[in-house]
Amino acid sequence: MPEPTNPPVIMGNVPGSYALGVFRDRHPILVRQVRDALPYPPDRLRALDRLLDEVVRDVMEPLPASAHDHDAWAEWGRGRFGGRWVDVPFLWGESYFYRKVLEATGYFGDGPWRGVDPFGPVKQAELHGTAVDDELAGLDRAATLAQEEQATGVLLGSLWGNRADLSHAITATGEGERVAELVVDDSALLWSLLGDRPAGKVCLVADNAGRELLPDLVLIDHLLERGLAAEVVLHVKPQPYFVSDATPADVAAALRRLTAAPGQAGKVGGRLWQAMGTGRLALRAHPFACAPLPYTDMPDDLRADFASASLTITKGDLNYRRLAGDRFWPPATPFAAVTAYFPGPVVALRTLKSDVLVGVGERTTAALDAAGRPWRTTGTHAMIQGRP
Ligand SMILES: O=P(O)(O)OC[C@@]1(O)O[C@H](CO)[C@@H](O)[C@@H]1O
Repeated sequence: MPEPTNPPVIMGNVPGSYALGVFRDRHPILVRQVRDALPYPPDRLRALDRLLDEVVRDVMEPLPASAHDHDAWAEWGRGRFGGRWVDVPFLWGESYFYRKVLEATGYFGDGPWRGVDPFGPVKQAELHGTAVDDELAGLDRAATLAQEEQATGVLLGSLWGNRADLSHAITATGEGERVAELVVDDSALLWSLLGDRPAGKVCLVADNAGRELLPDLVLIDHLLERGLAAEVVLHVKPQPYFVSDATPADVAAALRRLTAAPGQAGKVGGRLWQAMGTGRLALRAHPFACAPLPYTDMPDDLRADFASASLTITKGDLNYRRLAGDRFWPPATPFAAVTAYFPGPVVALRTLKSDVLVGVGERTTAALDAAGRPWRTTGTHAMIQGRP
């Protein structure tokens, strides 16, 4: 398949765009929420106030020279510091924003706030909420279904779990109703990639913790139990990112939540706990997971990991942006062409929360546009999109 010509990168400064709204509206709210979420001391509060001032004045400052990753960001951000936040690529600016939040809260510092997740309170509230009780109880009902329906159920559970994204929720106007008909449905391809060959390694590149990670774990259990995967590598973020992105601590918390639950949920939790102990389920938190770069730039060790998998499943909107490239692709551009660089079969499970879209025919986009309600950035629509 010929390589498509790269269209423009999505920048933060396009008037009226989704990206501009994230910089102008979401980021200041988020800094205020972080400031109020934990009892920070004066020096951390001052640092958070400086960050708020920086994003409101819209002048991007570099990391302090003492930051452990100062040099990497200085290189990635060459020519950008001192300029406006909105004038950088959307993906780059958002990544840097989350890095600056961690700097302000002292996450990497030498003081007592080292390693304290600034988004911990919202993640914990969600994980221990009653909505999760209901969703876990649903697993008992699902266990009575026929095998094929169970498979569809675990896949759709993981897919729609992506709506549980606490960064999107900050500026979303209510949880729009989900549209059951998928914009793209390559689920048959996904099952055939898993079932038509001896079980191998599956990489699942996770997105959000809590209400998304729990159904991801249920999917992983399904793959291991049904012999569709011999082993699973669960990729998470090495540090807090995009509010609710899953870290190793969040995986541990989700497994504890599962094992403490009654019925099927508890059984799933017990099996996965054991799988972690034997290495059939491995955790990986590669630094590249929080880099402001698309997957085309992935380092060799990560490439080798994906290359040795019989399937990589990526979760969520941000992973989709990094997989396809955060660009204004004409929606009909084939998914297989833009992901040809990826070192193995890949399937993306995503609810649509940003402008990146490929592999969707003109008729479909025209019909969705004609329906007269926003669909590309609201999280109401979803897709399962892959290539062998
Ligand atoms: O990766 P996720 O959790 O599905 O979505 C991340 C997200 O909330 O962040 C970006 C905007 O800030 C969008 O890509 C998307 O809405």
